[in-house]
Amino acid sequence: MIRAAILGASGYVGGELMRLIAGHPAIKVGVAFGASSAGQPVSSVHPHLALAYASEHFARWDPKKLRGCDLILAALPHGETQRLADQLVAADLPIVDLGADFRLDSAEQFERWYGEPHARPDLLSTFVYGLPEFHREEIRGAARVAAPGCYPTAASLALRPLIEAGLVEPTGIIVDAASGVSGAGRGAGAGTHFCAVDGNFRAYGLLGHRHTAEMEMMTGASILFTPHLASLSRGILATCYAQARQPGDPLQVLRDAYANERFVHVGEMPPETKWAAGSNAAFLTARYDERTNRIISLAAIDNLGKGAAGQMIQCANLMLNLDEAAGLSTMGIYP
Ligand SMILES: NC(=O)C1=CN([C@@H]2O[C@H](COP(=O)(O)OP(=O)(O)OC[C@H]3O[C@@H](n4cnc5c(N)ncnc54)[C@H](OP(=O)(O)O)[C@@H]3O)[C@@H](O)[C@H]2O)C=CC1
Ligand SMILES: CC(=O)N[C@@H](CCC(=O)OP(=O)(O)O)C(=O)O
Repeated sequence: MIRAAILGASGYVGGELMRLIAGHPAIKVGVAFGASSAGQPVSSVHPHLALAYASEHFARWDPKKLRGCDLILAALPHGETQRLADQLVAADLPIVDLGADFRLDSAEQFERWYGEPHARPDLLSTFVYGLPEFHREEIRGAARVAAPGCYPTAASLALRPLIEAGLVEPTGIIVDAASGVSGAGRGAGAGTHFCAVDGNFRAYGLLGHRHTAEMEMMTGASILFTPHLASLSRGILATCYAQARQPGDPLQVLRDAYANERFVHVGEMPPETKWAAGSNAAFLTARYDERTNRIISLAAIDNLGKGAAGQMIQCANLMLNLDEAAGLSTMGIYP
């Protein structure tokens, strides 16, 4: 078995990683690092994992504990992977990082969108962007992968084939996307407290959400992105609008683009977040509106699945030459 070291194991993504790994045929948890949770039983933070991890505890960070591990899965707050970079590089293990530290292709872009200088610009080019549907071959041979954020995964899957096919204008594309509250992590704040979310729906991050940069990097288009917070635990629904450039059926373009993809389903029905809940699946549809000459393209994913832990496992499977779908489900939990 491949032994994975999980950094940020006590977070929401870390918990989902541990859940997926418990059902993975070739990977097991070698060490599960926490920060404030170090020393606590896994089951005290993730009670739903109590049967799978009956006696495991979160470990305090110590690079020596990486010895005997074969893979690093990092789900840390932004900036933390940069901070640990020397120790992680010294460990010389394949790594999938879900933080934003190594996703963008330049230190300038990172500073512009994250408001701080990049601590390790020298390492940026050593990471491959981990969206397997577009970068499968680079990921297969990679030692370091930076997995995308949840909103960019949904928007890129919905838009990129349409842009590549020349069907839509690559300027002024609008992405409206709503996320479940787990997208904000485990630590509830004033904006993610039950009272702020229950029976509520709101936009945030107007004009400046950092995921705009990743979407633009992935599509080559200019994008106006507005995220919304929905009263859901899990799920992202991205609704994307673009000016049509030439005649063509966007649904057929998506169908052709993803015909061989095991985690992307393109269908007639407008996708729903619940279809993807708990899985690594993405559900897409698209239409051309003759009246406005616009194309609408939608994607639904689980932000913790294809938007985070599922995607990390999919990337790790590719890096380790395992079956790409090992340990991953294509089916949501419904109703
Ligand atoms: N939630 C989501 O849907 C998605 C999240 N991401 C990204 O994944 C990462 C993790 O997200 P998520 O699980 O939601 O976050 P959480 O806030 O739920 O978890 C954060 C984790 O990081 C640990 N941690 C906090 N501070 C430090 C530190 N200074 N050094 C080391 N470890 C630390 C926490 O440990 P402890 O609790 O023990 O203190 C916890 O295990 C973030 O970068 C996030 O932006 C990306 C895509 C989707
Ligand atoms: C609902 C919610 O708050 N979502 C987060 C995005 C999810 C995420 O953590 O993505 P990154 O890894 O790129 O930060 C946000 O808007 O900041």
